Amino acid sequence: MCENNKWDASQIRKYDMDLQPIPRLHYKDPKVDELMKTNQPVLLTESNIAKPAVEKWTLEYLEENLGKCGHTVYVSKTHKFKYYDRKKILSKANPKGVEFTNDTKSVEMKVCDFMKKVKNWKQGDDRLYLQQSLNSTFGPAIVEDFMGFDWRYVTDKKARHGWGELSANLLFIAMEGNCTPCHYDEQQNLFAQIKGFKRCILFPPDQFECLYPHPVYHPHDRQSMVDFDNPDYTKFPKFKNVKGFETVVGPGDVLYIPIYWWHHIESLLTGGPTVTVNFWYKGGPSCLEYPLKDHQKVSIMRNVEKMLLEVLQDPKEVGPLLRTILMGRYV
Ligand SMILES: CC1(C)c2ccccc2-c2ccc(C[C@@H](CC(=O)O)C(=O)C(=O)O)cc21
Ligand SMILES: [Zn+2]
Repeated sequence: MCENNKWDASQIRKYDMDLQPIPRLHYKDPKVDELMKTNQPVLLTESNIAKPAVEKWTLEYLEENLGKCGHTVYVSKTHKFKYYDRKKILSKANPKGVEFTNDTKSVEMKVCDFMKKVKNWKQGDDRLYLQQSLNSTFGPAIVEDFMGFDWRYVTDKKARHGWGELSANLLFIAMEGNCTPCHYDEQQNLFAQIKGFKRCILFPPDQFECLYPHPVYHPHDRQSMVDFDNPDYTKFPKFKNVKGFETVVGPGDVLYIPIYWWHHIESLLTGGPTVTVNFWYKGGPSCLEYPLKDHQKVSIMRNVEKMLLEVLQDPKEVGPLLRTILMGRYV
């Protein structure tokens, strides 16, 4: 998997799973549309999607131009940054407000403080991950670079493949070795790598049974319960059969992460901080054509879970009720 020897296998974390390479195609290759049309991942090379950023966004430039306002920085005691939706604590689906542990905190931090901590980081220190939506509160230089993205290309893909509207462009600055554990988003994603290298592991929506997502009412909704660094094959036996795809994205590469596809993304263990800009598009209007697509089944399962939690109120009643429906009748 080593492309143009800009990184080597020693920078990649080792997991025990069957992974095939994600196709790398020139961004103008017509095969790109064949893959996007069927919700298949593809890595686009040589694109100008975020060209001004690839050319100019060094950490110094970003510190200079991201303005003096506070930025959202996530803090973790480990290399893993597992998303945690605080709104789920006291939601209708979790009326008892069952508390959950959360090892990723978020703080407001000035860019200069963030950069200083990144530079002086040593083993044992908390890790940081800056996430910031690219809106106009940035300095004029960033806005100008942003306007220089290849909007014609991404807008053409959005229209051609029936994606919903662009919901966010987020900027991510990670420390080397940071890892975003396996999860899926309900959005189409053009993941533009700006600085540094990230290893991306993707699984199709049909691997749902092997990846054991947290219950929908849990703050870790949409995230796999399996710890890739130390999988519990007793609790998650089907994880042994998981089959995925992987690639390493470098500056100028854009990875299409299809809606509902699981992805685990890690900044290489060495090589310094990484910078990424993503383009999240809402899913388009999906009419129910038969046979249903795998991601549509995931969406249906989510709706069943939400409805049952809403009416049963107690998460502990969901299992017994579903079992009563299934046993001896559907299984
Ligand atoms: C880890 C972090 C900062 C975080 C903390 C708390 C809440 C949300 C998030 C969040 C969401 C998206 C990303 C980018 C990317 C993963 C990657 O590149 O690391 C990804 O998953 C995507 O583009 O869909 C990263 C994060
Ligand atoms: Zn994601």
